[in-house]
Amino acid sequence: MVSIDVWNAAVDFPIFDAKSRSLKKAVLGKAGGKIGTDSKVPIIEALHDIDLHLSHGDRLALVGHNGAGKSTLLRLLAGIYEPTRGSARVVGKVAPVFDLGVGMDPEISGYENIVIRGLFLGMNRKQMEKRMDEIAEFTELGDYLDMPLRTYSTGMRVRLAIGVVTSIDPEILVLDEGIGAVDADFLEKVRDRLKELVKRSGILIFASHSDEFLMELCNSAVWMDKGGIREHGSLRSVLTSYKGKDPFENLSPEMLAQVSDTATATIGSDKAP
Ligand SMILES: Nc1ncnc2c1ncn2[C@@H]1O[C@H](COP(=O)(O)OP(=O)(O)OP(=O)(O)O)[C@@H](O)[C@H]1O
Repeated sequence: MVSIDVWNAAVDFPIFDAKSRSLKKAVLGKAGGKIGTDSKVPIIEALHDIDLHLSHGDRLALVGHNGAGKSTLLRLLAGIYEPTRGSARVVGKVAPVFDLGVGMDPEISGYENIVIRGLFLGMNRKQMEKRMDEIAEFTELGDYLDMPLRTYSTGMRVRLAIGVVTSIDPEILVLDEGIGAVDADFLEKVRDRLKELVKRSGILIFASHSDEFLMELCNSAVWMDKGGIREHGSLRSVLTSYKGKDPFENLSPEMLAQVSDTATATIGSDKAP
């Protein structure tokens, strides 16, 4: 059974090359995290006091302003970063989708890239070969799939990457923002596939600035602020606090029916203090 447990965790980044006073000042002025100044090397405290427990069926949204710590928390929950203090335990195979282009090779064909990208996401060659026709159909890239990736336009690359990412069977799916950045025509197709992908996932953690995507895919949320958890609860209640208004209020009845019931449930679970 998949699970993620984080106990009182912090993640620090020492900035070894911030030697000059002006650079330190610049770091101090701009970063969203808290900067420790007592040691010679400035330290950005990107995360502090993180306590989070996720299990099968959890679909967690991460919201917060730029620099609040969402990406760092995603990496901590994916087991990519070790906590500097506190502890974390991730049980299950993680499919991290931080950058759609990662693992793509411009010199090999679209077909070959489908396999390589799949391997990156924890699948094996056989599993990817089985999915090949279905992915090819979804991307609508036709004969281009035999051509090297460097001959593709940016949009064509995104189609290919999304086709692969949404074809996998992830135990723990960790999604960062970019997946929503496709053209409008293609978006509808992506939406349906994303929903199916999330249904097949054990746990989803999704950092996004798009309410619409979050409402479709998530049932609970964490609001990150200055490296800490400001609020954790149902998606609706957290988005309402974060935005200052209820984003579900003006949804059409059809849309409301589409979003998961749990997204609108009141806080009360022991997981959402
Ligand atoms: N590799 C790193 N080295 C140094 N500082 C970092 C590093 N990664 C993140 N930080 C700092 O940690 C803090 C949190 O950054 P993070 O990228 O997690 O924020 P975010 O909420 O994802 O922001 P955004 O919405 O802009 O992507 C910021 O102050 C950032 O400058």
